[in-house]
Amino acid sequence: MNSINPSQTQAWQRLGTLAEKYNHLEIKDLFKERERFERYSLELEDILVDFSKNRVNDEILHALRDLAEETKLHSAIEAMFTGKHINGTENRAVLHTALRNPSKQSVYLDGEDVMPEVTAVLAKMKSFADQINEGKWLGYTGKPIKSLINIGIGGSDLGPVMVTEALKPYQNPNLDVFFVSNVDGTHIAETLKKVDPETTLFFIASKTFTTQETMTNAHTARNWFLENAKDEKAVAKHFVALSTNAKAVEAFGIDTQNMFEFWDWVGGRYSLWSAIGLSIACAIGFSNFEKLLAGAHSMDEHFRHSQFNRNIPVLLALIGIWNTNFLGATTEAILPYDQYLHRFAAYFQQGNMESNGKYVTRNGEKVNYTTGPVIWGEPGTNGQHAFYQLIHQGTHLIPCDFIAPAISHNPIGDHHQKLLSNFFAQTEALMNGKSLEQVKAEMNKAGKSVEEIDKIAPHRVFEGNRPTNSILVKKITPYTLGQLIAMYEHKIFVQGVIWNIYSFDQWGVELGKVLANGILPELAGEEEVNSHDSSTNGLINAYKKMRKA
Ligand SMILES: O=P(O)(O)OC[C@H]1O[C@H](O)[C@@H](O)[C@@H](O)[C@@H]1O
Repeated sequence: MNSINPSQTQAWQRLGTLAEKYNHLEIKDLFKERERFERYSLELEDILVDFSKNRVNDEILHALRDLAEETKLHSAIEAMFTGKHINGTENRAVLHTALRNPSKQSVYLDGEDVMPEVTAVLAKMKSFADQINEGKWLGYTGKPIKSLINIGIGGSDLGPVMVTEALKPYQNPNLDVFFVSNVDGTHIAETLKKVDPETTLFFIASKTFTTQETMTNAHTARNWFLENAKDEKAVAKHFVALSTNAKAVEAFGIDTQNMFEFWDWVGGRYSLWSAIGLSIACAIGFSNFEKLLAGAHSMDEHFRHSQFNRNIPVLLALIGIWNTNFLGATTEAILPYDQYLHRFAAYFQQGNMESNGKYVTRNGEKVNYTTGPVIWGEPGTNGQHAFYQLIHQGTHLIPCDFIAPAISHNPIGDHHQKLLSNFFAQTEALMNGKSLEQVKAEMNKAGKSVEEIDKIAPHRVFEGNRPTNSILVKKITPYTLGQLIAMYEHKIFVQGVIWNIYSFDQWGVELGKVLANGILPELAGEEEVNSHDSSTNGLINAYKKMRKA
């Protein structure tokens, strides 16, 4: 991919000028144009994305699209879909889109079609998931599997957790699904209390099969299992590996027959579509997993072929860049009004922050503009009673994505209408705010004294003009969830292209891994440690004293 400094483009200069010119732009005033909602919202099948409540007008959107052109977004999209090595620091292609390519049309990587391998692993996953679901895969005492435990971390955990939680209504009721990620022994200990070794299947999910946390948990699980089964041969019926590293899988003692492979061109945080998704496929059944893939594919097609002014991920990315680089936002909230999506923000915290949390350009220089925002969020309405105060009246500008399904999986009484009334009310309130005059009039009507009005009214004023996107989905199904995930993936990709950074490596995570491995041996024994700064030495030595008690 080319290295183009976005801040040197004409469009960037123009956007800077527009930011000054429209310094006082009020979103609510933009709605004087009656067609704004129609013009500033897009639909793809059962998903409606309304981006009209942003501080943007046609001139700004035009300049943002020019920025995409000047930074060669078109050719970057094609480079990704056609297997070019766009992950420059690891010299790898980025082809998660090939994992969800139902037409099986060839996708070439260095002259070789990857689709036959993709199709073969999918067939193996199907056969395995079917056996689990039909109760035909039997444990070492001949009983069908009842509990699935995925052991993985980061991209080998967050995707499977998020999707199985989001698609709980589709889950096989005869199966319990657990996820163990933390190296804290509590995580695996508490999980193992809930399961029976005779009916438990472990997925050891790790792209590299070397990650400390996952390997430690996997060994503990294996020991626990063997204490009960007392037969090494039984391991084959209870442990499968999801990995790119066949040698390490074999060394761990998992038969490569029980290994589900993926490839270095699948980034960890983009891997739920690959063999890493086997726990999902088992939990919700393979045909639902296929629908998830099909939904993602529909978004891939939309993204690859739609013009930028009708392209959902491109527009979300461009508006994000406007908010970040021209309005000064440093964070974005993802707020799903759906309890099943309670891990959605956490999932895209990794997706976004590990991808675009970079300050070095593709040229190896330090950027002179802001890159990836801090991503966070919780489901509505819980968030409303926790942190929305700051979104409404704090000093930070926090652009928010509100996501809600029109149809609930649990239509009990008027719960869903109440939930959605909050969803609609929040974006309206964030836009409109409440002026001092309005507050005073209200208080006056309520019979408050002039004194009280003067004292309290300023605290009840909302500036408003807070930007939001609303994403309304007919229903959260495997298909629409696939679309939503791919939509955010491509938004992240577009922003990485424009920010001129490498979105598919994660060197920042590597440092911590190395440092922890260095300290581990020093924690053994009673000897005082002196090899670090006085704070680190002091902490380690205090820990050694404390643990004696
Ligand atoms: O699947 P693995 O190899 O165990 O890696 C797990 C995680 O490790 C690191 O934190 C990063 O590299 C993540 O991107 C990755 O998802």
